[in-house]
Amino acid sequence: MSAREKILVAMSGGVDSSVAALLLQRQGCDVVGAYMKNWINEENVIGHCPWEQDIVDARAVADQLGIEFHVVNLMRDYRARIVDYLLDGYARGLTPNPDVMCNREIKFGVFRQWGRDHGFTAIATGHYARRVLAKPALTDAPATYSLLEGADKNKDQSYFLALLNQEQLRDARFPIGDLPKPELRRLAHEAGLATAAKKDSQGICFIGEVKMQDFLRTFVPDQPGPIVRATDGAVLGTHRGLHLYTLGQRRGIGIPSNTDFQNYVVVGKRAADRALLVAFDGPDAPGLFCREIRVHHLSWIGAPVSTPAALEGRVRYRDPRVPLEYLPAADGGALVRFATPQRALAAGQVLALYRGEQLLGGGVYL
Ligand SMILES: Nc1ncnc2c1ncn2[C@@H]1O[C@H](COP(=O)(O)OP(=O)(O)OP(=O)(O)O)[C@@H](O)[C@H]1O
Repeated sequence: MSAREKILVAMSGGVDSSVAALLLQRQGCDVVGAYMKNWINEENVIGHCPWEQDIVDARAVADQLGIEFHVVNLMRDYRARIVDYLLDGYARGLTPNPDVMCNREIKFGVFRQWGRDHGFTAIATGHYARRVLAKPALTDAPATYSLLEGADKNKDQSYFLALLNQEQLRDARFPIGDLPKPELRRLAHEAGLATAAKKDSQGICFIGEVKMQDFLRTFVPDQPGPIVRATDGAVLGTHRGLHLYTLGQRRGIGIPSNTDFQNYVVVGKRAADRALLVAFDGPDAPGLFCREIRVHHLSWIGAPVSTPAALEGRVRYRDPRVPLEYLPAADGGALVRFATPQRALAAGQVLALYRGEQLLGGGVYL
Protein backbone atom coordinates (compact mmCIF):
# COMPACT_ATOMS: atom_id res chain seq x y z
CA MET A 1 0.00 0.00 0.00
CA SER A 2 1.43 3.33 -1.00
CA ALA A 3 2.18 5.64 1.93
CA ARG A 4 0.54 8.55 0.16
CA GLU A 5 -2.74 6.84 -0.42
CA LYS A 6 -5.71 8.98 0.51
CA ILE A 7 -8.20 6.65 2.18
CA LEU A 8 -11.75 7.26 3.32
CA VAL A 9 -12.57 5.03 6.30
CA ALA A 10 -16.22 4.09 6.82
CA MET A 11 -16.45 4.63 10.58
CA SER A 12 -19.62 3.17 12.07
CA GLY A 13 -18.77 4.06 15.66
CA GLY A 14 -17.85 0.44 16.36
CA VAL A 15 -14.51 -0.94 17.43
CA ASP A 16 -13.69 -2.72 14.16
CA SER A 17 -13.77 0.35 11.93
CA SER A 18 -12.04 2.37 14.67
CA VAL A 19 -9.09 -0.01 14.55
CA ALA A 20 -9.23 -0.01 10.74
CA ALA A 21 -8.61 3.76 10.83
CA LEU A 22 -5.89 3.37 13.46
CA LEU A 23 -3.99 0.76 11.42
CA LEU A 24 -4.13 2.74 8.19
CA GLN A 25 -2.84 5.79 9.99
CA ARG A 26 0.02 3.73 11.44
CA GLN A 27 0.82 2.57 7.92
CA GLY A 28 1.30 6.20 6.97
CA CYS A 29 -1.83 6.64 4.86
CA ASP A 30 -3.65 9.92 4.58
CA VAL A 31 -6.82 8.94 6.48
CA VAL A 32 -10.21 10.64 6.74
CA GLY A 33 -13.19 9.11 8.57
CA ALA A 34 -16.84 9.26 7.58
CA TYR A 35 -20.09 8.04 9.09
CA MET A 36 -22.83 7.15 6.60
CA LYS A 37 -26.19 8.40 7.70
CA ASN A 38 -28.51 5.98 5.99
CA TRP A 39 -31.42 5.63 8.27
CA ILE A 40 -32.99 7.53 11.10
CA ASN A 41 -35.90 6.83 13.31
CA GLU A 42 -38.11 9.38 11.68
CA GLU A 43 -40.56 7.08 9.95
CA ASN A 44 -42.01 5.74 13.19
CA VAL A 45 -40.03 2.54 13.07
CA ILE A 46 -40.41 1.04 16.49
CA GLY A 47 -37.19 0.34 18.30
CA HIS A 48 -34.02 1.92 19.41
CA CYS A 49 -31.80 3.47 16.75
CA PRO A 50 -28.39 4.17 18.22
CA TRP A 51 -27.17 6.27 15.30
CA GLU A 52 -26.68 9.45 17.33
CA GLN A 53 -24.43 7.65 19.81
CA ASP A 54 -22.62 5.95 16.94
CA ILE A 55 -21.77 9.31 15.40
CA VAL A 56 -20.55 10.59 18.77
CA ASP A 57 -18.33 7.50 19.14
CA ALA A 58 -16.98 7.63 15.58
CA ARG A 59 -16.19 11.32 15.95
CA ALA A 60 -14.49 10.71 19.31
CA VAL A 61 -12.16 8.15 17.72
CA ALA A 62 -11.45 10.44 14.76
CA ASP A 63 -10.56 13.21 17.24
CA GLN A 64 -8.27 10.86 19.15
CA LEU A 65 -6.50 9.95 15.93
CA GLY A 66 -6.44 13.59 14.86
CA ILE A 67 -8.15 12.87 11.54
CA GLU A 68 -10.86 14.76 9.68
CA PHE A 69 -14.37 13.36 10.13
CA HIS A 70 -17.54 13.74 8.06
CA VAL A 71 -21.13 12.65 8.32
CA VAL A 72 -22.31 11.72 4.84
CA ASN A 73 -26.05 11.76 4.30
CA LEU A 74 -27.04 8.86 2.05
CA MET A 75 -30.60 8.50 3.28
CA ARG A 76 -32.22 9.05 -0.10
CA ASP A 77 -30.00 6.46 -1.81
CA TYR A 78 -30.51 4.05 1.06
CA ARG A 79 -34.26 4.41 0.83
CA ALA A 80 -34.21 3.89 -2.96
CA ARG A 81 -31.69 1.07 -3.11
CA ILE A 82 -32.16 -0.87 0.10
CA VAL A 83 -35.48 -0.12 1.78
CA ASP A 84 -37.40 -0.38 -1.50
CA TYR A 85 -35.54 -3.60 -2.41
CA LEU A 86 -36.46 -5.00 1.02
CA LEU A 87 -40.12 -4.08 0.80
CA ASP A 88 -40.42 -5.22 -2.80
CA GLY A 89 -38.76 -8.55 -1.95
CA TYR A 90 -41.03 -9.22 1.00
CA ALA A 91 -44.07 -8.23 -1.05
CA ARG A 92 -43.06 -10.91 -3.58
CA GLY A 93 -42.72 -13.58 -0.89
CA LEU A 94 -38.91 -13.51 -0.90
CA THR A 95 -36.45 -13.12 1.97
CA PRO A 96 -34.14 -10.32 0.84
CA ASN A 97 -30.60 -9.82 2.13
CA PRO A 98 -30.12 -6.13 2.94
CA ASP A 99 -26.64 -6.61 4.44
CA VAL A 100 -25.19 -8.02 1.23
CA MET A 101 -26.99 -5.40 -0.87
CA CYS A 102 -25.76 -2.59 1.39
CA ASN A 103 -22.19 -3.45 0.61
CA ARG A 104 -22.70 -3.52 -3.12
CA GLU A 105 -25.06 -0.57 -3.41
CA ILE A 106 -24.20 1.73 -0.54
CA LYS A 107 -20.78 1.23 1.06
CA PHE A 108 -18.97 0.25 -2.13
CA GLY A 109 -21.55 1.98 -4.32
CA VAL A 110 -22.68 5.51 -3.52
CA PHE A 111 -20.28 5.95 -0.60
CA ARG A 112 -17.35 4.87 -2.76
CA GLN A 113 -18.49 7.34 -5.41
CA TRP A 114 -18.68 10.08 -2.76
CA GLY A 115 -15.11 9.20 -1.85
CA ARG A 116 -13.94 9.33 -5.46
CA ASP A 117 -15.67 12.68 -5.95
CA HIS A 118 -13.73 14.00 -2.95
CA GLY A 119 -10.36 12.78 -4.15
CA PHE A 120 -10.00 9.50 -2.22
CA THR A 121 -8.28 6.59 -3.90
CA ALA A 122 -9.84 3.92 -1.68
CA ILE A 123 -12.60 3.12 0.82
CA ALA A 124 -11.72 1.17 3.97
CA THR A 125 -14.13 -0.71 6.22
CA GLY A 126 -13.89 -2.80 9.37
CA HIS A 127 -14.86 -6.03 7.63
CA TYR A 128 -13.11 -9.27 8.53
CA ALA A 129 -11.99 -10.16 5.00
CA ARG A 130 -8.68 -10.06 3.13
CA ARG A 131 -7.96 -8.51 -0.23
CA VAL A 132 -4.88 -9.96 -1.90
CA LEU A 133 -3.13 -9.30 -5.17
CA ALA A 134 -4.14 -12.03 -7.60
CA LYS A 135 -2.26 -10.84 -10.65
CA PRO A 136 0.19 -7.95 -10.78
CA ALA A 137 -0.35 -5.62 -13.71
CA LEU A 138 2.22 -6.40 -16.41
CA THR A 139 1.15 -3.62 -18.72
CA ASP A 140 -0.83 -0.47 -18.10
CA ALA A 141 -3.84 -2.59 -17.17
CA PRO A 142 -4.74 -2.44 -13.48
CA ALA A 143 -3.75 -5.32 -11.17
CA THR A 144 -6.35 -7.94 -10.24
CA TYR A 145 -7.40 -8.71 -6.66
CA SER A 146 -8.90 -11.71 -4.90
CA LEU A 147 -10.97 -11.73 -1.76
CA LEU A 148 -10.22 -14.21 1.01
CA GLU A 149 -12.08 -14.98 4.21
CA GLY A 150 -10.95 -13.07 7.27
CA ALA A 151 -8.11 -14.71 9.20
CA ASP A 152 -10.35 -14.97 12.27
CA LYS A 153 -12.70 -17.71 11.05
CA ASN A 154 -15.12 -16.98 13.84
CA LYS A 155 -15.56 -13.37 12.67
CA ASP A 156 -15.19 -13.84 8.90
CA GLN A 157 -17.52 -11.45 7.02
CA SER A 158 -16.61 -12.35 3.44
CA TYR A 159 -20.17 -13.62 2.91
CA PHE A 160 -21.45 -10.03 3.04
CA LEU A 161 -19.06 -9.07 0.24
CA ALA A 162 -20.19 -11.79 -2.18
CA LEU A 163 -21.77 -9.41 -4.69
CA LEU A 164 -18.82 -7.02 -5.07
CA ASN A 165 -17.12 -6.77 -8.44
CA GLN A 166 -13.45 -6.35 -9.30
CA GLU A 167 -13.66 -2.59 -9.62
CA GLN A 168 -15.23 -2.25 -6.19
CA LEU A 169 -12.64 -4.56 -4.69
CA ARG A 170 -9.83 -2.62 -6.30
CA ASP A 171 -10.96 0.46 -4.37
CA ALA A 172 -11.61 -1.43 -1.13
CA ARG A 173 -9.32 -1.87 1.87
CA PHE A 174 -9.93 -4.23 4.76
CA PRO A 175 -7.22 -3.31 7.25
CA ILE A 176 -8.39 -5.64 10.03
CA GLY A 177 -8.78 -8.76 7.86
CA ASP A 178 -5.61 -10.38 9.20
CA LEU A 179 -6.42 -9.80 12.85
CA PRO A 180 -8.08 -12.12 15.35
CA LYS A 181 -10.79 -10.22 17.23
CA PRO A 182 -9.11 -10.48 20.67
CA GLU A 183 -5.98 -8.95 19.17
CA LEU A 184 -8.07 -6.15 17.65
CA ARG A 185 -9.64 -5.41 21.06
CA ARG A 186 -6.18 -5.41 22.60
CA LEU A 187 -4.95 -2.88 20.03
CA ALA A 188 -8.00 -0.69 20.64
CA HIS A 189 -7.41 -0.72 24.42
CA GLU A 190 -3.70 -0.14 24.03
CA ALA A 191 -4.40 2.92 21.86
CA GLY A 192 -7.05 4.08 24.36
CA LEU A 193 -9.74 4.29 21.66
CA ALA A 194 -13.15 5.49 22.87
CA THR A 195 -14.80 2.42 21.31
CA ALA A 196 -12.36 -0.16 22.74
CA ALA A 197 -14.93 -1.77 25.02
CA LYS A 198 -18.04 -1.13 22.92
CA LYS A 199 -20.02 -4.26 22.27
CA ASP A 200 -20.43 -5.57 18.73
CA SER A 201 -23.40 -4.27 16.77
CA GLN A 202 -26.46 -6.32 15.92
CA GLY A 203 -29.52 -5.98 13.76
CA ILE A 204 -29.80 -5.43 10.08
CA CYS A 205 -27.49 -3.11 8.29
CA PHE A 206 -28.24 0.55 9.00
CA ILE A 207 -31.65 -0.15 10.47
CA GLY A 208 -29.69 -0.32 13.67
CA GLU A 209 -31.25 -2.20 16.53
CA VAL A 210 -34.65 -2.19 14.90
CA LYS A 211 -35.87 -5.73 14.49
CA MET A 212 -36.85 -6.83 11.03
CA GLN A 213 -40.33 -7.84 12.19
CA ASP A 214 -40.98 -4.40 13.70
CA PHE A 215 -39.71 -2.81 10.51
CA LEU A 216 -42.00 -4.93 8.36
CA ARG A 217 -45.03 -4.41 10.60
CA THR A 218 -44.55 -0.68 10.18
CA PHE A 219 -44.12 -0.66 6.40
CA VAL A 220 -46.19 -3.59 5.16
CA PRO A 221 -49.91 -3.81 5.98
CA ASP A 222 -51.18 -7.02 7.61
CA GLN A 223 -52.37 -9.64 5.13
CA PRO A 224 -53.77 -12.47 7.21
CA GLY A 225 -54.10 -16.04 5.98
CA PRO A 226 -54.41 -19.57 7.35
CA ILE A 227 -51.66 -21.57 9.03
CA VAL A 228 -51.87 -24.98 7.35
CA ARG A 229 -50.17 -28.25 8.33
CA ALA A 230 -48.38 -29.35 5.18
CA THR A 231 -48.67 -33.07 5.88
CA ASP A 232 -52.49 -33.29 6.07
CA GLY A 233 -53.86 -29.84 5.15
CA ALA A 234 -55.31 -29.20 8.63
CA VAL A 235 -55.88 -25.51 9.36
CA LEU A 236 -54.22 -24.75 12.69
CA GLY A 237 -54.81 -21.03 13.00
CA THR A 238 -54.28 -17.69 11.27
CA HIS A 239 -51.24 -15.50 10.73
CA ARG A 240 -50.84 -11.74 10.19
CA GLY A 241 -48.92 -11.85 6.92
CA LEU A 242 -46.57 -14.21 5.08
CA HIS A 243 -43.84 -11.56 5.02
CA LEU A 244 -43.46 -11.95 8.80
CA TYR A 245 -42.24 -15.56 8.44
CA THR A 246 -39.17 -17.21 7.00
CA LEU A 247 -38.61 -20.77 5.87
CA GLY A 248 -37.13 -22.76 8.76
CA GLN A 249 -38.54 -20.43 11.43
CA ARG A 250 -39.59 -22.17 14.66
CA ARG A 251 -40.13 -19.32 17.06
CA GLY A 252 -43.17 -17.06 16.97
CA ILE A 253 -45.48 -19.23 14.86
CA GLY A 254 -47.92 -19.22 17.76
CA ILE A 255 -49.18 -22.78 17.32
CA PRO A 256 -48.34 -25.24 20.11
CA SER A 257 -47.64 -28.72 18.77
CA ASN A 258 -49.29 -30.51 21.71
CA THR A 259 -46.87 -33.35 21.00
CA ASP A 260 -43.82 -34.04 23.17
CA PHE A 261 -40.44 -33.16 21.62
CA GLN A 262 -42.07 -31.94 18.39
CA ASN A 263 -42.12 -28.31 17.26
CA TYR A 264 -43.70 -26.73 14.26
CA VAL A 265 -41.44 -25.14 11.71
CA VAL A 266 -42.28 -23.03 8.66
CA VAL A 267 -41.85 -25.19 5.54
CA GLY A 268 -43.39 -23.00 2.87
CA LYS A 269 -45.70 -20.20 1.79
CA ARG A 270 -48.63 -20.73 -0.62
CA ALA A 271 -49.38 -17.53 -2.51
CA ALA A 272 -52.81 -18.64 -3.85
CA ASP A 273 -54.56 -18.56 -0.45
CA ARG A 274 -51.76 -16.86 1.52
CA ALA A 275 -51.28 -20.06 3.52
CA LEU A 276 -48.33 -20.44 5.84
CA LEU A 277 -47.29 -24.08 5.62
CA VAL A 278 -45.91 -25.70 8.76
CA ALA A 279 -44.80 -29.20 9.73
CA PHE A 280 -43.04 -30.92 12.61
CA ASP A 281 -39.37 -30.03 12.46
CA GLY A 282 -37.07 -32.80 11.30
CA PRO A 283 -35.32 -34.25 8.27
CA ASP A 284 -38.67 -35.47 6.90
CA ALA A 285 -40.48 -32.13 7.09
CA PRO A 286 -41.73 -31.56 3.51
CA GLY A 287 -39.92 -28.72 1.74
CA LEU A 288 -37.53 -27.95 4.60
CA PHE A 289 -34.42 -29.55 3.15
CA CYS A 290 -33.26 -29.35 -0.41
CA ARG A 291 -30.34 -30.53 -2.41
CA GLU A 292 -30.64 -28.42 -5.53
CA ILE A 293 -31.25 -24.72 -6.06
CA ARG A 294 -31.30 -22.31 -8.97
CA VAL A 295 -29.11 -19.27 -8.60
CA HIS A 296 -29.59 -16.06 -10.57
CA HIS A 297 -28.22 -12.50 -10.62
CA LEU A 298 -24.74 -14.00 -10.46
CA SER A 299 -21.87 -11.67 -9.70
CA TRP A 300 -18.15 -12.46 -9.86
CA ILE A 301 -15.16 -10.89 -8.16
CA GLY A 302 -12.74 -12.21 -10.77
CA ALA A 303 -13.30 -14.31 -13.89
CA PRO A 304 -16.79 -15.89 -14.02
CA VAL A 305 -16.98 -19.66 -13.58
CA SER A 306 -18.42 -20.66 -16.94
CA THR A 307 -18.03 -24.44 -16.90
CA PRO A 308 -19.29 -27.06 -14.43
CA ALA A 309 -17.12 -26.96 -11.33
CA ALA A 310 -16.77 -28.50 -7.87
CA LEU A 311 -16.90 -25.50 -5.53
CA GLU A 312 -18.01 -24.66 -2.04
CA GLY A 313 -20.85 -22.42 -0.98
CA ARG A 314 -22.12 -20.62 2.06
CA VAL A 315 -25.89 -20.33 2.14
CA ARG A 316 -26.02 -17.97 5.14
CA TYR A 317 -23.58 -15.71 6.94
CA ARG A 318 -22.94 -17.95 9.92
CA ASP A 319 -23.08 -21.27 8.09
CA PRO A 320 -19.96 -23.27 7.24
CA ARG A 321 -18.85 -23.64 3.63
CA VAL A 322 -20.35 -26.78 2.06
CA PRO A 323 -19.26 -28.68 -1.05
CA LEU A 324 -21.41 -28.28 -4.15
CA GLU A 325 -21.51 -28.89 -7.85
CA TYR A 326 -21.86 -25.69 -9.85
CA LEU A 327 -23.58 -26.06 -13.23
CA PRO A 328 -23.88 -22.91 -15.37
CA ALA A 329 -27.18 -22.61 -17.25
CA ALA A 330 -27.95 -21.12 -20.66
CA ASP A 331 -30.05 -18.31 -19.11
CA GLY A 332 -27.01 -16.82 -17.33
CA GLY A 333 -27.94 -18.39 -13.99
CA ALA A 334 -26.79 -21.72 -12.60
CA LEU A 335 -28.00 -24.92 -11.04
CA VAL A 336 -26.31 -25.75 -7.76
CA ARG A 337 -26.31 -29.27 -6.38
CA PHE A 338 -25.17 -29.66 -2.77
CA ALA A 339 -23.30 -32.75 -1.58
CA THR A 340 -25.70 -32.96 1.37
CA PRO A 341 -29.25 -31.55 1.69
CA GLN A 342 -29.37 -27.99 3.06
CA ARG A 343 -31.94 -26.75 5.55
CA ALA A 344 -34.28 -23.81 5.03
CA LEU A 345 -33.02 -22.15 1.86
CA ALA A 346 -35.34 -19.16 1.71
CA ALA A 347 -35.81 -17.76 -1.81
CA GLY A 348 -34.23 -14.33 -2.20
CA GLN A 349 -31.21 -15.10 -0.01
CA VAL A 350 -27.63 -15.09 -1.25
CA LEU A 351 -25.37 -18.05 -2.00
CA ALA A 352 -21.69 -17.07 -1.69
CA LEU A 353 -19.39 -19.23 -3.82
CA TYR A 354 -15.89 -20.17 -2.68
CA ARG A 355 -12.85 -22.10 -3.81
CA GLY A 356 -11.30 -22.91 -0.46
CA GLU A 357 -11.11 -19.66 1.46
CA GLN A 358 -11.27 -17.57 -1.70
CA LEU A 359 -14.61 -15.90 -2.30
CA LEU A 360 -15.43 -16.12 -6.01
CA GLY A 361 -18.74 -14.31 -6.05
CA GLY A 362 -22.36 -15.08 -5.41
CA GLY A 363 -25.92 -15.03 -6.57
CA VAL A 364 -29.49 -14.98 -5.36
CA TYR A 365 -31.21 -18.33 -4.98
CA LEU A 366 -34.75 -19.35 -5.74
N1 LIG B 1 -23.27 3.83 9.37
C1 LIG B 1 -22.04 3.53 8.98
N2 LIG B 1 -21.16 4.51 8.68
C2 LIG B 1 -19.90 4.25 8.27
N3 LIG B 1 -19.43 2.99 8.12
C3 LIG B 1 -20.26 1.96 8.39
C4 LIG B 1 -21.60 2.17 8.84
N4 LIG B 1 -22.15 0.95 9.04
C5 LIG B 1 -21.22 0.03 8.71
N5 LIG B 1 -20.08 0.63 8.32
C6 LIG B 1 -18.82 0.00 7.84
O1 LIG B 1 -19.06 -1.34 7.46
C7 LIG B 1 -18.29 -2.23 8.29
C8 LIG B 1 -19.07 -3.49 8.58
O2 LIG B 1 -20.31 -3.13 9.11
P1 LIG B 1 -21.01 -3.95 10.28
O3 LIG B 1 -22.33 -3.31 10.51
O4 LIG B 1 -20.94 -5.38 9.95
O5 LIG B 1 -20.10 -3.55 11.49
P2 LIG B 1 -19.17 -4.35 12.48
O6 LIG B 1 -18.62 -5.58 11.88
O7 LIG B 1 -19.91 -4.46 13.79
O8 LIG B 1 -17.97 -3.28 12.59
P3 LIG B 1 -17.83 -2.04 13.56
O9 LIG B 1 -17.28 -2.61 14.87
O10 LIG B 1 -16.86 -1.16 12.87
O11 LIG B 1 -19.21 -1.43 13.71
C9 LIG B 1 -17.94 -1.40 9.51
O12 LIG B 1 -16.77 -1.88 10.13
C10 LIG B 1 -17.76 -0.03 8.91
O13 LIG B 1 -16.51 0.13 8.30
